[in-house]
Amino acid sequence: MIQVEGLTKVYKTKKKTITGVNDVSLKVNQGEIFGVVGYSGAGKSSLIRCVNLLERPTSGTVTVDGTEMTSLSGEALREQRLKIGMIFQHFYLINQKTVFENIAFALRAAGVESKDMKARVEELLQRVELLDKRDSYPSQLSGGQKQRVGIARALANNPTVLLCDEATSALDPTTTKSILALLKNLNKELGLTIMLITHEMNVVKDICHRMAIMQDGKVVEEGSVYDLFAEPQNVLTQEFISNVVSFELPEATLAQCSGTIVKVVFKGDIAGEGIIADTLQKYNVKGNFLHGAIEYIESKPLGIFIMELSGEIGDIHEAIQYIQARKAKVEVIRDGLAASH
Ligand SMILES: Nc1ncnc2c1ncn2[C@@H]1O[C@H](COP(=O)(O)OP(=O)(O)OP(=O)(O)O)[C@@H](O)[C@H]1O
Repeated sequence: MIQVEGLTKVYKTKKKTITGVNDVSLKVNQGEIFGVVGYSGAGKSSLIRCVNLLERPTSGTVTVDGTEMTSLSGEALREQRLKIGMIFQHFYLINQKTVFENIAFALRAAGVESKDMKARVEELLQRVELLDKRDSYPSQLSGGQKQRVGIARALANNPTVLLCDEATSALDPTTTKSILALLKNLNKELGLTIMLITHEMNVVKDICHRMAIMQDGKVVEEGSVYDLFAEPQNVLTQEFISNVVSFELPEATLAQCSGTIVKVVFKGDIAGEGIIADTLQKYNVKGNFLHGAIEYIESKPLGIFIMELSGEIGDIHEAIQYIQARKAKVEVIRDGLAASH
């Protein structure tokens, strides 16, 4: 579990003072995958580096698994930090050492004895499915394979928490998927708590349980990934989500529609129900699907549809109310241009 309270990180350079993180409080629960999203300069790296005190916060506290990291220094901090694994966008492997030696290096630092080394390295390589590359050098590996070595190394000391600093940003979409699947697996099998930072909403959508959106050093919105995808409140959250789930209608399509245009969001189990067909028939309203999809977030369906509703205006309003009463969200994007057809 990671608890951040009132964390501020100020950088002072000769020319100016920059507040990288500005009074952030958040909690990552035990066994959760938590994503922090934001544009470049939002303060994501500063925040995650403050969690294991790679950067010392200017003020505020960080507590990991009950230990207040910010109260530690020297040997006590070093020891506590070993319980927190970290992986990076650019992997940071030692190029002169083989895969085996890169991992053995981390194990040695964690106090593993020579006699146990081979078995332990091989166990870690097995976990990241890279046993066949044990004698290769980093230059002989693909980006995804390098990140697998990074993950094996991060797991060397059996951490309870894994921090991921843009871990898939240098990888192509297919390799990204396979690394995300590996992280999800480690979360499930080892109960590993994972905090990741990314500028890619797809990463969050694929594996995170909860997320926070950062802007100018602050958290502007936080919640379950499902709820934020269903009903984002903050403009920035809406913008990030529209990069992944976008239902913008072409002007030409809009120009051809004279009915009431609505966006309907169905959450959870009701997403699959035939509510729309049922409603349209009941109120004698004609419905025309213009755009939409059912997304699955954490295996839960989230249906988002853009529709044109035509008919008597009173019937349309009643149909909308009927759909809303069944726990779907209906937003009128544009009122009908004519009362009826
Ligand atoms: N060591 C540093 N010295 C001075 N300013 C810094 C330092 N590190 C970060 N900053 C500044 O703090 C702010 C937040 O940067 P940070 O790297 O945490 O953001 P980010 O969201 O991770 O962005 P990116 O994805 O580009 O790394 C930025 O204005 C940045 O210039």
